[in-house]
This record gives sequence, C-alpha cells and structure tokens, in this order.
Amino acid sequence: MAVTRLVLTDFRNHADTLLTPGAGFVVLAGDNGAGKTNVLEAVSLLAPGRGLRRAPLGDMARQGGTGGFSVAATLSGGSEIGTGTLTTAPERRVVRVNGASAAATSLGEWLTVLWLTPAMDRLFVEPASERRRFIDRLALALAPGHAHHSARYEAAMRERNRLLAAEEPADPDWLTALEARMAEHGATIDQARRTTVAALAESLADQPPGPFARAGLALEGEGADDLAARLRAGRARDAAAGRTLTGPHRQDLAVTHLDKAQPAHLCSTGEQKALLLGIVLAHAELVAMRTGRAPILLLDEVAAHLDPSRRTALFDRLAGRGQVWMTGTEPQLFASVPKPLHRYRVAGGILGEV
Ligand SMILES: Nc1ncnc2c1ncn2[C@@H]1O[C@H](COP(=O)(O)OP(=O)(O)OP(=O)(O)O)[C@@H](O)[C@H]1O
Repeated sequence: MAVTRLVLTDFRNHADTLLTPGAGFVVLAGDNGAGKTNVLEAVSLLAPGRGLRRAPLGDMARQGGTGGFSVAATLSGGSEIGTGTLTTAPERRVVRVNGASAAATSLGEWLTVLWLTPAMDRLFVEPASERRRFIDRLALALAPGHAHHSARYEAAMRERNRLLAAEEPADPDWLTALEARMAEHGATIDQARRTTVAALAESLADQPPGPFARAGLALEGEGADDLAARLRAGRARDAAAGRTLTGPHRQDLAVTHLDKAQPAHLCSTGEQKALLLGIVLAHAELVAMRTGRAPILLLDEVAAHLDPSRRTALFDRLAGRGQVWMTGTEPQLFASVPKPLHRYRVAGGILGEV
C-alpha cells in the first residue's frame, strides 16, 4: 500500500503542493519550519483520527488561504481518498472515498498509517490516555472496526456522564441502554487491544537482541467483563466523580525494556526512543504479515537521532516494507537509504523533487 499522488491545498504552509511518490522510501529534507512535518501530518489524516498532531481543523487551514483545506491522495490500487474542510464550514471534516462521502472512521479499511514523531518521545511518562491512543492506533491496523467501536463507546459514555450530572434524576432505562452499549463496544475494544498486545509482545520477545530495543508489553487495568453490571453499580460513584471510573477507557499499556528488565518510564530518553521504534517496526511487520498490507510509516526526525550504524540498520530493516516517509534537516542523513527512493527538498511549503 502506497500513496502515489498527494495534493495539498491550503494545508498548513502548503498553498498548492503536489507529490507523486511510490512504494519504498519517501525522503523529505529541508530546513526547520520548511513544511516537512506538515506533509506527514497530511498523510496521517488519510487514516481515522485527528492526525499526528491531533490539532484542531482550524489550525490546519493555511493562514491567508481560503479558510478551508484539502488533502487528496491516490493510492497504489487506484483508489482516491480525500479529506479536508470547506470554506463555508471550517470546523467540519469532510471525507471522500472514490468520489463518495464517507465516515472518517471508515478510512481504516483503506489505509493503515503509523507514525513516530518527536512529540511521542514522552509517551512513557505521559498520562495513560496517550498510551491508550497509541495502542488503539496499533489495534486499528489489525482490526479496522476498532475506530468505530471506540467512537460509539465514547459517545455512549459521554451521554451517560451527561445524564448522571443532570439536576433531575436520570431515566434508569436510558442509563441501562447506554451501559449496555458501552459493554458491547467495550468488549470489542478490549478484545482488539488484548489481541494486538499479545501478538506484538510475542513477536518482540522472539526478536534477537539487535540495534533496536526490545519491549515487553502488557495491557493493564480492568477489561470489559461484567461491564454493564459494574457501570450500573457505580452510578452514584460516577455521578459524584463527574466521570466514569470503570471500563476499558481506563486501561494502560505497560512497557518494559526487556534486555534491561526496566520499566520504560525509568529508561533514558534515547532508550525510550529506541523502545518506541522497536515497537513500531515490529508492529509494521506484524500487520504486513497478518493482513498482507504493509502500513504506511511516517518517521518524523527519526534518522537524526540514530548513530550511522543504527541508521543503516533501520533503513535495511524497512527496505521492501511498503511505503516509509522520513524527514530530516540534512539530506546526507539519508545517504544510505536503498531504492526505491523518492527524494524531495522542502522549502517554504514548496516541494522540489531531487
Ligand atoms: N495553518 C497554517 N498556515 C500557514 N503556515 C502554517 C500553519 N500551520 C503551521 N504553519 C507553519 O508551518 C511551518 C512548520 O512546518 P513543519 O512543522 O512542517 O516544519 P518542519 O519542516 O517539519 O520543521 P522542523 O524541522 O523544525 O520540524 C511553520 O513555519 C509554521 O508556522
């Protein structure tokens, strides 16, 4: 799976940018602030969710532009995916697949996109919600319906929280119906996360020690067993707390540095980066093996943080594995990237092929 044509219109600092890459490596080099990460963000919007920055839509429309933006892609199979906002409704995301409007959650059926960005360096020391988001993206690659179930679960939970917070007593039948919906979607979410973590943990444990750190993974926290009953029993407590205190939305991903037998949050920044890279690489391989469709990988400023031998090991490991987008300020960081290779120079939101 690869993006073979990408058109950015009024997206961030790209007024009108066209790229025609293909399978293999896509390297974007340019100065700080040139617009490299913006291109990766655009690609990340071709998958369900809010993209790699999780930015509000209004921030993505180019300042000084029309007020709306568009990201349009052609995929290697010929399908066309587009997303953006209209000038008349800049806060509403529009998604089109092959000319017809579609739900953003359905994008997972077309494309799997995974990324590593400098902002993720803090993943292991951030609140659990960030790690849930991370594991959900990994799960989505193996279970495309995951985004839909997460959206339905969250919607039911928000409605339940609203009812419990209201002045007048909540309708118990309506609460029961919402809790049943949470239990149903929660069980699917829990199952997808567990399956993903188990498969990934197994493949990481099997890898020989090498230049990328091996991570041990475990899903922590309550699953969805008896969730409807737990929610029912917890109504008064949740009303007092103003939020729902039980369910898979409270789970966490525990990560350990296997070779050091140390929890990830105690590892050095470099070790944490290496752990994340190891997880993402193993996951990309797992997804390719299970689905026959290699995910598109977006590696923002990853190469700059590796020493030359690790950098070459990374390129070698990624070779022949679908489409891998990489950014860096210095073109020479990518000197040992094997072909097929599509290189672009980014300057002020304009891309030139090199
Ligand atoms: N909505 C917008 N309209 C116009 N420009 C924007 C918008 N949002 C961000 N920018 C600009 O885009 C530029 C940042 O681009 P980007 O993050 O892609 O840089 P980069 O090439 O990845 O740089 P670095 O190497 O520093 O990470 C900044 O100059 C920022 O001001």
